[in-house]
Amino acid sequence: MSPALVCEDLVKRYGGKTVVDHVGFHIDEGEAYGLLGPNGAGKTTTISMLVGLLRPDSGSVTVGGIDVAADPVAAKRLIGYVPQDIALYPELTARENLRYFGRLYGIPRRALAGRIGDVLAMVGLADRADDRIETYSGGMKRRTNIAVALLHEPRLLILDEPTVGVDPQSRVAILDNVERLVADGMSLLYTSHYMEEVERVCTRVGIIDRGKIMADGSKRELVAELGGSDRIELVLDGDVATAAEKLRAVEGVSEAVVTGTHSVRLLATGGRHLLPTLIAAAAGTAAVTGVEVVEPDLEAAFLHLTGSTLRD
Ligand SMILES: Nc1ncnc2c1ncn2[C@@H]1O[C@H](COP(=O)(O)OP(=O)(O)OP(=O)(O)O)[C@@H](O)[C@H]1O
Repeated sequence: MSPALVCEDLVKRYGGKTVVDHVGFHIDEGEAYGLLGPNGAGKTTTISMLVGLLRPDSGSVTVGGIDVAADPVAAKRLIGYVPQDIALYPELTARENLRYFGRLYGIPRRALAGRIGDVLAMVGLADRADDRIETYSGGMKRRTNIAVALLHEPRLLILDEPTVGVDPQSRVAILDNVERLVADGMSLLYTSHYMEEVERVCTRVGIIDRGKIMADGSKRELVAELGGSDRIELVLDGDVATAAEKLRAVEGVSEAVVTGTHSVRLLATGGRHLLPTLIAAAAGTAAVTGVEVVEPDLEAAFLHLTGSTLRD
């Protein structure tokens, strides 16, 4: 079977600025792929080209073997796309919205009622289906948007930062829904700047920064590239920027970035054994008042690859 998605050498420039810079990756049938990168990394622009909403300056996209540029209608039939912005009629109920979009998709009236029931159940909104959207929380609206995207039974679901701006309860529900869909065989492209979401939902991850895919692989593969470094989070009192420079000079430390007014993130080999040296290096500039040594994770992989933090 053709892969769910293949994109190659995608480039998009605005003015003189290249915001998507030779991006390429593939998603196998039934695979959950995450694009992890900070705000402004180029995730939405990439997705817009994948779903045929934006023409790339160069590069190609196929969905289920269909070239998106050559046959956009056939390609779009295979894609369920949930944009960042809510696209629903607030004065209609969820069921009425679904009926409206179902008719737009050309789903026959007789099949549609059953299909609406199915997608409402998939996103856990069956009991609120006849309430108006304007009475919904942000998270419930997002789940309704996901239901709309599932109506025509796509093979590939594309979610662009689906948990941004939603309440914690809905965030959990959205992640549960997505996990269930993937378990049932849906192919998934999931973008986020939340490492823990991508880590939970996706089996393979592309790390994107400044328009470029810096690395692509399973979490284990990405973390292996760190060569045994730990992530060390320090809480500091004093001149944090100067302290970060001094800490970067310590042997065993490969990265040091300021993550807040009192915090610095390090990548270092040696873990806990290095702590007395770190405290001594910062002394005189800043006092170390808190320490956390974290197992290598995607946050550390991101820092290793880009020299910056995910939430920049
Ligand atoms: N129409 C446009 N004209 C000019 N610049 C744009 C346009 N669309 C996006 N950009 C720029 O391209 C870069 C990538 O934006 P994009 O929205 O793709 O990033 P993102 O990773 O999805 O981040 P976010 O999650 O904040 O949307 C940003 O610097 C943005 O300002």
